Amino acid sequence: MNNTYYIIDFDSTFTKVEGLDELANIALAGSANQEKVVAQIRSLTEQGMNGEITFSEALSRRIELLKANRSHINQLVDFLYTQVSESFQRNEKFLREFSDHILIVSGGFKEFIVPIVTSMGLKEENVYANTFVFDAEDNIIGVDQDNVLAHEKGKVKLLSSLKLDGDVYAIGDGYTDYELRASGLANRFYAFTENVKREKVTANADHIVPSLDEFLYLNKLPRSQSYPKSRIKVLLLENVHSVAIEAFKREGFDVETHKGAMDEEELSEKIKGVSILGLRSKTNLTKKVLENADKLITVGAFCIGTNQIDLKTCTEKGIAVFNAPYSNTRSVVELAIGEMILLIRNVFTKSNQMHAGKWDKSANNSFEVRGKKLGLIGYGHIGTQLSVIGEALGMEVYFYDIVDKMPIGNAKKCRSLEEVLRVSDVVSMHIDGRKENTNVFGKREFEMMKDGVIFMNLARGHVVEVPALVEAIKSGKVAGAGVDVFPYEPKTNSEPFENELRGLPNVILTPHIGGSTEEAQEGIGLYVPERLLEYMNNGSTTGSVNFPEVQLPLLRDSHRLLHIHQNVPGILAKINNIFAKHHINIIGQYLKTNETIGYVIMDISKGYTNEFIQEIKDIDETIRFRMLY
Ligand SMILES: NC(=O)c1ccc[n+]([C@@H]2O[C@H](COP(=O)([O-])OP(=O)(O)OC[C@H]3O[C@@H](n4cnc5c(N)ncnc54)[C@H](O)[C@@H]3O)[C@@H](O)[C@H]2O)c1
Ligand SMILES: O=C(O)[C@H](O)COP(=O)(O)O
Repeated sequence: MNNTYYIIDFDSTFTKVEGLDELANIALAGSANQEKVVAQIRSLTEQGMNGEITFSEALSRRIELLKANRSHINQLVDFLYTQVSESFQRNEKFLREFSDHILIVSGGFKEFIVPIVTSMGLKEENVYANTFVFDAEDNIIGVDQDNVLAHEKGKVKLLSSLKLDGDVYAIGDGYTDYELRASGLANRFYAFTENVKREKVTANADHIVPSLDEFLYLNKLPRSQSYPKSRIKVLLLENVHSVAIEAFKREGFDVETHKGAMDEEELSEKIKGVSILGLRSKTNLTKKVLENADKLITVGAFCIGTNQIDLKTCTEKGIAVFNAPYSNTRSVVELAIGEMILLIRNVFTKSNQMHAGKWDKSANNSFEVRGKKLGLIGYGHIGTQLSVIGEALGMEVYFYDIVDKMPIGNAKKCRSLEEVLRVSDVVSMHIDGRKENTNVFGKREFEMMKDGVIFMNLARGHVVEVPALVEAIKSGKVAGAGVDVFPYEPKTNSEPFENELRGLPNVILTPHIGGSTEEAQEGIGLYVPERLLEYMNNGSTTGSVNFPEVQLPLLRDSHRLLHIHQNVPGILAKINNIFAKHHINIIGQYLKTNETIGYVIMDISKGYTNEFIQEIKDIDETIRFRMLY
């Protein structure tokens, strides 16, 4: 144990919130002026924290406004248990191990600080904070004025009286924490910004620490993260759901979000230094972008399709890619069903006429879907779901897939595309967007279809030749079309939409919203970060679209080495020879390969040298090496 003392602030550092603000919230709950008073209290807290008014003034004015009693404090304590800062929760082991040298020094109150910090292993005698004064009815009526912490420069006076023998490092979010450094009593001041960031405080800090992990890393102290996540950059594009952003923030990553997609040039710059990238269908992750991806470890497609990602280059560079293979399936299917019914009934045309003031009540060219033949091109997740619901509506389902697929229900498997096209009243595209599928649907395919067919493309824009579709609509071959995807789609909502399909009758155009429902986006926002975090934290590649899949056991009391290498013979032997040479005992070893790469994972006990690690990294065929503990 070193002879350093760690002085830690409580409000907005140990916990995410300010105790007194929350106490006011509890005490004033339901009262008419709750919002106003809580806002006044918050403002006083801020002014005190920023050093704009004296600490003692901020404190006494807040107590006056509070109107709280002992039972409110009990409620506050229950609440604060749930509000311990994430990085403190993660590092309880450090708190317990160093409890003799950790002092909580706070302008807050022992009544709510002690239960929280002692529950995480700290010592009650090491808590220096104010205490309330109560009246006979247990109402808070003031602050113990004999306590130096109730007064101006209280923390400085307190620390000076402690006469600590050793180095002193102060960690906190407020100006009064910085004053410990300014007074010369603390050797270093670490501005803690996990919960709040105050310009006046960070400007004076020796270090800005976005989490306790960062502090522990800088000082080589025991910690839960081998490398602080606050140093790992996450870039999330295309407005991914807030639950995804939260998932990364909760883990302590440095998260940047961007509403729209980025073009190649912009992303080539932005990608530098990014370790985790999240995108949707409009961001092309090209070879050129990947050449600049100096730190990229993993990519999450917050959608189904991954054709926008150069998977080959990702694999060669050891970047694991994940997607959300079924979170928006149902949403696409519901849109397809809805459009199919509207188109076959000619509702869209009729509605447009009505908007133009024309009343045309007739049954001409309006049909039921019941008894009609639904032709599905591509019988994957979406195709099969549509097959089930189509049948439930009384349709006969025919499908064609390049892979042999089991028909669901009474659906009929066709041996060729032509077979489906010749019989179907409604043709719906559900193939994926791989390069080879570019323009698979053109003039020839439309000619094979029945006259007056309904055609839908909710898959990818480039799989259908748009001019051929336009011609088929104009000639009457296609009586109605639903198109959600286009060869070129605007990158943001402010870019205009240009396409030859605009203005054609009985054509429903939608801005690639097949998967854009609240349910789907939330589902994707939960699913994809789980995969990415599992890979980052544990090495598991379950659900990866380009990596060999391995589901690894949780890491317990061992260090995990992740070695990604070119898939050529003899690599495992090379690795094992290095282990033998250094007498390293392997606790667990897992190897999976695909045609490009091998992924070997080794769990070892903690005693090893840097030379051993270097030799593993130096194996010629190594693409990427990571270590987790
Ligand atoms: N409009 C939207 O918002 C939206 C939402 C989700 C998915 N999509 C698109 O829909 C596609 C399909 O989604 P899914 O979840 O069903 O994918 P999936 O991978 O489960 O199914 C695709 C199926 O198409 C088959 N296929 C590929 N090329 C073919 C071809 N040329 N001819 C016949 N069959 C072919 C595959 O073998 C596979 O069975 C996605 O790849 C994506 O591009 C669009
Ligand atoms: O591949 C998909 O899931 C869809 O095309 C949806 O893409 P989006 O997330 O860009 O809407």
